[in-house]
Amino acid sequence: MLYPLNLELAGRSCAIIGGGQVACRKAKGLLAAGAQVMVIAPELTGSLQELARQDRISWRPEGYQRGMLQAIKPLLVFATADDKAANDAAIAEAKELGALVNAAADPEQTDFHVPSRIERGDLLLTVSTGGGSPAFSRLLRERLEQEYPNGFGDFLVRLSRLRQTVKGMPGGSREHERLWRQALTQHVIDLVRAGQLDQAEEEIKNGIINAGAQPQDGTC
Ligand SMILES: C[C@@]1(CC(=O)O)C2=NC(=C\c3[nH]c(c(CCC(=O)O)c3CC(=O)O)Cc3[nH]c(c(CC(=O)O)c3CCC(=O)O)/C=C3\N/C(=C\2)[C@@H](CCC(=O)O)[C@]3(C)CC(=O)O)/[C@H]1CCC(=O)O
Ligand SMILES: NC(=O)c1ccc[n+]([C@@H]2O[C@H](COP(=O)([O-])OP(=O)(O)OC[C@H]3O[C@@H](n4cnc5c(N)ncnc54)[C@H](O)[C@@H]3O)[C@@H](O)[C@H]2O)c1
Repeated sequence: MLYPLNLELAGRSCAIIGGGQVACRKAKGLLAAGAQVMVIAPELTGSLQELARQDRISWRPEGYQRGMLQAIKPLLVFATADDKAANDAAIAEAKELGALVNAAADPEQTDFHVPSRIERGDLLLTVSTGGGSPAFSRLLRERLEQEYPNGFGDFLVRLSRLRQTVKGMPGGSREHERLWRQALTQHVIDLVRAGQLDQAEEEIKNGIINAGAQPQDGTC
């Protein structure tokens, strides 16, 4: 089984070998996460050219050669060239440098898969099929986009604020866990989906009051 994690990439160096469709998709995801992106490829797609022109990505306009990754010190390396020898050589150097490798066309050598994703503010929903069917990941993502509209991001802001209030209430984390489990019902999801954020927040506040904060007794 794959181990899921949501990586903080702001300011971190990432390298992409190849400048085609796959590289473009990966570059856009990395930029959205604030990473510093270096693309090594003799040619770029139109949208990657535009990103390079705007200085949003760095571009080394050559085929990959051993030693090119050393100077970049990447945390992640994406091997997306349509040249297996170039991908293999870049993967070998990346692994020597301790970087994690995504090899879109080579499941044997890949260290991690990129999932389909939906962002609603800080709410991040991801879908992975373990490489079994990326098209199905996309299909599920499209369904989730309908089921979780933008209101969920706005609602999360309210929830985070409420959470700070609850943290200041009597009782420790176990008591707060009990309050949240009682107050956050499936019905809240339906209200948010229907755009009724005020009602959803009210329902949670009532739930917290009804659950009643109790002092922690120190047992585990
Ligand atoms: C989720 C998404 C994220 C992203 O790339 O950002 C992503 N692929 C997406 C779309 C997509 N990719 C492909 C199709 C055509 C239909 C099809 O083949 O199914 C479609 C659908 C479309 O575009 O319509 C072709 C394809 N993809 C891979 C191979 C190689 C192979 O299978 O051997 C081939 C065959 C190439 C060939 O035949 O030449 C491999 C991978 N693609 C992955 C991720 C990883 C596993 C994800 C998972 O576990 O599900 C993995 C293992 C590696 C990786 O890239 O990390 C993004 C959805 C974005 C969205 O939400 O719209
Ligand atoms: N299109 C997809 O969804 C998809 C998904 C997963 C895997 N793949 C596989 O991944 C590879 C890339 O797919 P694509 O659609 O992005 O291809 P593409 O043809 O759009 O792009 C290939 C890129 O590799 C670059 N390249 C060629 N030789 C190079 C070298 N020596 N060093 C660095 N860059 C080099 C080219 O200049 C080009 O920018 C293919 O092998 C494809 O079968 C494709």
